[in-house]
Amino acid sequence: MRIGIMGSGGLGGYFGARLALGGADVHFIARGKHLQAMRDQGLRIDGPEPMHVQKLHATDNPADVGPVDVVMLGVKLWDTEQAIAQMRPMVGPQTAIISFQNGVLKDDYLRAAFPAQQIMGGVGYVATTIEAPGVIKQTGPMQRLLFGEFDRSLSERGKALLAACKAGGINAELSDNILREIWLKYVFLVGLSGTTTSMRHTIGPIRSNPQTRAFLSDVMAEVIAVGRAQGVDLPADTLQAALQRADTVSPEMTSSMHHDLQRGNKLEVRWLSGGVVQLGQAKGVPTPCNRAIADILALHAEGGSRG
Ligand SMILES: NC(=O)C1=CN([C@@H]2O[C@H](COP(=O)(O)OP(=O)(O)OC[C@H]3O[C@@H](n4cnc5c(N)ncnc54)[C@H](OP(=O)(O)O)[C@@H]3O)[C@@H](O)[C@H]2O)C=CC1
Ligand SMILES: CC(C)(CO)C(=O)C(=O)O
Repeated sequence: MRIGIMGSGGLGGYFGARLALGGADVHFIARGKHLQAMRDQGLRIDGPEPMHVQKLHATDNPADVGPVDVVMLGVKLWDTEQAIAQMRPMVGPQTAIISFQNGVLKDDYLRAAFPAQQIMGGVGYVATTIEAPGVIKQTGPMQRLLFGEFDRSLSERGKALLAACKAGGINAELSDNILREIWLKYVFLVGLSGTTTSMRHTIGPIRSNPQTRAFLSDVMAEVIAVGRAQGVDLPADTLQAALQRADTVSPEMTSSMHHDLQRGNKLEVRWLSGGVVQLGQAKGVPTPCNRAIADILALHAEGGSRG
C-alpha cells in the first residue's frame, strides 16, 4: 500500500514510522531541518518502544511522490489549508484522504477541496512531539488509530489500511461509526486541552479540586450538547465516560495545546473550544465555558507568548 504522510511530526511521523516498519510504501512529506535530518539519518522514535526507520522516502514536494492509495493528514490545524493545496499531486481519483488531526472542523476543509467519497474519517490517540529534527518522542505507551467511512460501510480500502496498520503494530480499528468516534475524542480533548491550558496545570489537580472539576465537566457537557444538536448519536453516558477517562489517565497528563502554550507556539484553540463556540452559535446552543476558554487564550493563540 502506498501511503503519503502529509506532515511528518508527532502524529504523522510516529504512525508513518510504524507503517513503514510494517512494510507499507510510506512517503513522508516534511520540511526544514526535520526533513533534512530524516533524509540524513532516517526517522527515530524515542519512548517506551524505540524505533528507527533508517531508509525512507522523504520530500517537501508531493509532486515527487505522485498518487498514493491513502493520504494521512497530520499537520497542525493552522497549516491545514496550505497542506491541502500542496498535497494535491498525491491525490488521484482512487486516493482515500484521512485527517487524523484533532477536532471536528478538519473534515470540512477536506470536503471543500475534494469529492466526499474520497474522504474517510480518522482519530489518532498518541502523545508525541518532535524532540529534535528527525527525532520524535513518545510519552507513555498509548497509541491508537481509528478510521472509517462516513457512510458507515466497512470498505475494502478501510480493511487494506487496517491490515497495513496491524503489520506495523498499530492499535488500529476500522470503525462503523467514525463520526461518533471523532466526537467522543472531541468531548474528552476539549475538556482536557481547555482546562489544562487555561489553568496552566496538569489534569491531576484539575480533576481533584471540586471547583475545577465542575468546570471540566461543564466544558465537556457543552461539547456533548453541541454534538447532539449536530445530529451525532453520542451515547447517554458520554459525559460520565469522558470524566472517567480524565480520572484514569496519569495525574501528570496534560494536552498538546498546553505544551504548545508552554513553548510559545501557536494554539489550536480556535478549532477546539473555539470550534465548540462556533458550532454552538450555529445551532443556538449556549457554550459559555468554552467561550471563556477561547477568550482567555485569544492573546496566546498566535504564539509568541509562553504560558
Ligand atoms: N502529537 C500528538 O500526540 C497528537 C496530535 N494530534 C493532532 O495531530 C495534528 C498534528 O499534530 P502534531 O503531529 O503534534 O504536530 P507537529 O507540529 O509535531 O507535526 C506537524 C508537522 O507537519 C509539518 N508541516 C506542516 N505543514 C507542512 C507542509 N505544508 N509541508 C510539509 N510539512 C508540513 C510541520 O512542520 P513545521 O514544524 O515546520 O511547522 C511539522 O513538522 C494536530 O491537529 C494535533 O492536534 C492528535 C493526537 C495526538
Ligand atoms: C489527549 C491527546 C494526547 C490524545 O491523543 C491529544 O490528542 C492531545 O493532547 O492533543
